[in-house]
Amino acid sequence: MDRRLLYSEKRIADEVQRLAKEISSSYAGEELLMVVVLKGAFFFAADLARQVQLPLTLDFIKLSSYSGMESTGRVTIAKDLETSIAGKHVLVVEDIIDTGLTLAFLLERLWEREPKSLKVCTLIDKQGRRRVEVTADYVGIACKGGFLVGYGLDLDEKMRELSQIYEFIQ
Ligand SMILES: O=P(O)(O)OC[C@H]1O[C@H](OP(=O)(O)OP(=O)(O)O)[C@H](O)[C@@H]1O
Ligand code: HPA
Ligand SMILES: [Mg+2]
Repeated sequence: MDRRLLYSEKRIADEVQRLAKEISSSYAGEELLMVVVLKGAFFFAADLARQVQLPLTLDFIKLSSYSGMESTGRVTIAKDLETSIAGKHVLVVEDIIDTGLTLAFLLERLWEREPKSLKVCTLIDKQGRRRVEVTADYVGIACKGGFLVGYGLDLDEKMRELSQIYEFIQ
């Protein structure tokens, strides 16, 4: 078991800053509700929210589907949102889109709740691994593959606390 550094603290901070600027200018003059997908996105969302120059509200949904390095294909809601999203500008904040199964599941459920708009921001996009077609509106880093850990990303709940992102090597 080993790991290889992929994205440094500096690279992550630069991407967060760029995304915050893009989001701030796209929604200028509006209020934004950030829907943070727990647990993975919590570090990213905390850093992003503090740099977005907009009036924000934050809510959290806890979804999970991974066992080890594989998606089980079954997404479960362990904790739902506490606020209504109807009529609001909603931005889903994800740490990673991989097979796309989590995001597809989430977007389907959120559209039913009739937001004014619904967009997605992800720090990492593993575009080549999709099992369903979903796209993010704001992407930090496009990544080819490998299993990533750190900055919220876990392997069986471990290594989320690392401040940089690594490829996990078995
Ligand atoms: O595109 P996918 O293949 O669905 O993978 C992406 C999802 O998988 C991870 O969540 P996980 O189920 O591991 O829960 P966690 O956030 O609590 O780690 C990650 O945080 C994304 O939400
Ligand atoms: O590469 C990954 N690392 C951690 N969690 C994940 N969930 C989907 N892909 C990944
Ligand atoms: Mg996980």
